[in-house]
Amino acid sequence: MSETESDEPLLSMEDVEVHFKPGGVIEKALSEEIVRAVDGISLEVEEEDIVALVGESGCGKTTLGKAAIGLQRPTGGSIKYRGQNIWKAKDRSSDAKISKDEIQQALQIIHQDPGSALNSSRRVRATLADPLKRWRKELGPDERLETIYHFLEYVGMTPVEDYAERFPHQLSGGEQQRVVLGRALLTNPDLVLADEAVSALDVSLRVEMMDLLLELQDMFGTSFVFVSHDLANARYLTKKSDGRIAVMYLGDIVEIGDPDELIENPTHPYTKVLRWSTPPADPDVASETMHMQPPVRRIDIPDPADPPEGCKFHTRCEHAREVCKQEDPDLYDADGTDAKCFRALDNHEYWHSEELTDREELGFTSSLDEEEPADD
Ligand SMILES: Nc1ncnc2c1ncn2[C@@H]1O[C@H](COP(=O)(O)OP(=O)(O)OP(=O)(O)O)[C@@H](O)[C@H]1O
Repeated sequence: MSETESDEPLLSMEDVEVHFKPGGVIEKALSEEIVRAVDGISLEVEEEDIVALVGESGCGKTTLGKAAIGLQRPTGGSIKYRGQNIWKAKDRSSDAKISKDEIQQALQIIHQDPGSALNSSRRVRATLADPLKRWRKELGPDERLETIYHFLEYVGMTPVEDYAERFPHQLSGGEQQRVVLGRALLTNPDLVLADEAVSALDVSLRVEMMDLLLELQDMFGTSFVFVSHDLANARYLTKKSDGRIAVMYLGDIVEIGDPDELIENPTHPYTKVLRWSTPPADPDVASETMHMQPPVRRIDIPDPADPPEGCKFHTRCEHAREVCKQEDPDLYDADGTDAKCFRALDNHEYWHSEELTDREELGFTSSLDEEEPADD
């Protein structure tokens, strides 16, 4: 962990934007083609915190995660590690109080595919020696090997002497992911981005791996940003760690908060869609929900290079009204979560705004419509 004493949050992101321009396209066309992968997100991650980013493919989870750990330069806003602007440090600005190396050591990543993250011609021992040679130069060969054995034990790979000598192809997928996790933790990081780190594993191994992450969080005090398209995994991990789920849609966080509140009592209509698409553990309930229509007006996701004006979800939202076409909501306090939806506010012109009329044209009938609150 960093030795730096600071009252600042471990990581703070303010109004972060990552806008991509597709390569090779002439300048004139670029303004039309820009993909707003992350579109003005503010988020803090504290010590020993877990934030799970969930949402459909392409909503910006990985880009936000990479921006958080300094692997993706934002096109707008600021990202600070313990109060130090990451990119000022990376650009070796003379007033940076925390160095680029210290930040790099503190912010690590575990990728989805452990097979490609490991060099097939190197033994586990050699793979794990690399970060130690780089970040803990004070260790001699014997101490280094001892540290490697300790970490193999932490990640449940015993007998350690046996696993240390194996090549990646002599390990199962779950064991490979444990080596990747051990390698990330060897630098004693403050924050690890786990990018779909359990998705490639069999269902039974996913829970095992998430339990391991929680154990290691407890042991080392590491924080995690956990990227997942699966709400059930996000819930499992954040519920056990007092963490938060952040639901993303087209480059925005549309709802964030306590996992139980967010899943049992979602405020944002898109969170309801995600919940609908996550099969409940109970098979009886699962078969019931299979016959329900998805709580959306349209299934198709808008083009991220040309997102809708106003609230980006209004083209699919079953509760959308005229005002949602005009104005982009902020994140509002919504009892246990924060939601980027006017419906979180009792007194907003939304409630007097006209409903969008294409609902019937699309043949949609809603099972989730709610009463509007009475005027006080
Ligand atoms: N290097 C890049 N250049 C151009 N566009 C990019 C780049 N990286 C990502 N994008 C685009 O940014 C958007 C967000 O991508 P991102 O990978 O962050 O989403 P995601 O939610 O992690 O998706 P998935 O679950 O499929 O990994 C997508 O439209 C993607 O095509």
